[in-house]
Amino acid sequence: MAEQREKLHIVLFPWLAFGHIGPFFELAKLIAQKGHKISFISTPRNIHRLPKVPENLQPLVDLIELPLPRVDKLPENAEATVDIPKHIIPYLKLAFDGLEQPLTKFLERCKPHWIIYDFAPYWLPPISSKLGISCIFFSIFSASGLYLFLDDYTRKASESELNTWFPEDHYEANESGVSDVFRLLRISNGAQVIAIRTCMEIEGEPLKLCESIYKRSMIPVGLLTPSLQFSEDSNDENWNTIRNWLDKQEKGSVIYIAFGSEVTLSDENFTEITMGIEMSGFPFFWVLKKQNTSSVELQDMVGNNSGKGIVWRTWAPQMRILSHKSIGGFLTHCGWSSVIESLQIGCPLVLLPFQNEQFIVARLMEEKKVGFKVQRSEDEGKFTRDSLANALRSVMLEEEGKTYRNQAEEMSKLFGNKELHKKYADEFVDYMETHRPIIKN
Ligand SMILES: C[C@@H]1O[C@H](OP(=O)(O)OP(=O)(O)OC[C@H]2O[C@@H](n3ccc(=O)[nH]c3=O)[C@H](O)[C@@H]2O)[C@H](O)[C@H](O)[C@H]1O
Repeated sequence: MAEQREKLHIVLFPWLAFGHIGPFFELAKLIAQKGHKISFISTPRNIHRLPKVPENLQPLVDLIELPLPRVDKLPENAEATVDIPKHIIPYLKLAFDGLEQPLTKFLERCKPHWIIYDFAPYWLPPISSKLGISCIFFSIFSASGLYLFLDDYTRKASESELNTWFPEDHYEANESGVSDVFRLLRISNGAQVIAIRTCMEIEGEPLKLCESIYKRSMIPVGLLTPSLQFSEDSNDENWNTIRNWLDKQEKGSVIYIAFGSEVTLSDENFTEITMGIEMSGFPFFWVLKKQNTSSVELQDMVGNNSGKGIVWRTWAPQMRILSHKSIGGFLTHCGWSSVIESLQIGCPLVLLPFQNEQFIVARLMEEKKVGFKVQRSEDEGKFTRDSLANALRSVMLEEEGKTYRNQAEEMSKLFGNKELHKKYADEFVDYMETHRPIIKN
């Protein structure tokens, strides 16, 4: 009989963003399902925003709260990118770096076998190696995004589009004291391997490119088919309100509009999107949290539509909404989690990337014909109400949208293949079991 090896103790330490905390939490549950002990570390408010740990996993999953140090310019109670405007994010990174001491004390005390960390804590690899703890960098980005981020930096890309993909603040040391590229290079060099939220069937080639540019083994962990990811998703009062409105709409008639937890629209983009939705004439459900919407256009749009659209101003249960039969398309910023969630249920995409690796995800989705990209001007990279309305019609209208709907349906067999993605996660856990460090007592 195979000897029963001692179960592992694994620490997970995500960056302070919902696009990261969600996938890390999903990975933690998959690891715990194999009987290993998990310490999931974040700040108090983020821990409280996680959904309940399933009953059967609670004995194995410890949610560890490390209070976020105070930093000037970081508002009280701000503990994730969703809580602040984009220009304050460097101060959140500065506060995050202040977790070095308390985290070190925790690691000295509990001596885990592994720590799975994110792109931000550049100071963590030397601490872990001193303590004999093995490190894994878990990239919640797609392999395409992870590859091009470094390739663009090393190649100083000439194409105009690339230069807007990763604005200078990713390369220049910002108010956090170090650039994102510096963080990423330190993190990946300090990791034994790099785990990526993808699979060979979707990104076989980009995974090989990542191995060459990062000079590390890449382990795809699958897409981590998320369940409800955040406590807010279980707010039944909100969901009942939303579902009552969706139930009144025709099947496949509503465009769901959401730009993740970080994008704040410029006044110009906000107006063009508002007018583009109006011109398209489709019923819409628009999640609009970080926006000053005193503008007349929005009031008019919602008013004129006489209930044809909902502008939702707080956290929306995205997974539940996307699964509703009245949703016919998703106008998205192309955040990797949002794209995965949409294609798991076969919902076609209207692609409107704004920053970072979203442009790369948009290109990947265009190649797979599961979505139509909103055209932007060659010179300034701007879109208009006309190009937005045209993109909405290309996906939502019966004839024009047929290809995207059929392809998205086809892709859902891969994106939503729970057995396939669980196999990837199981193989990742097997790697950690067979490559465990010898713990020095
Ligand atoms: C580093 C950065 O992480 C970002 O994450 P962001 O939160 O913007 O987007 P998603 O990855 O879709 O993640 C957003 C997640 O939040 C959920 N959600 C969000 C708002 C809401 O009201 N309700 C919800 O359920 C949504 O379902 C998804 O799971 C982007 O990737 C960006 O490209 C990347 O560089």
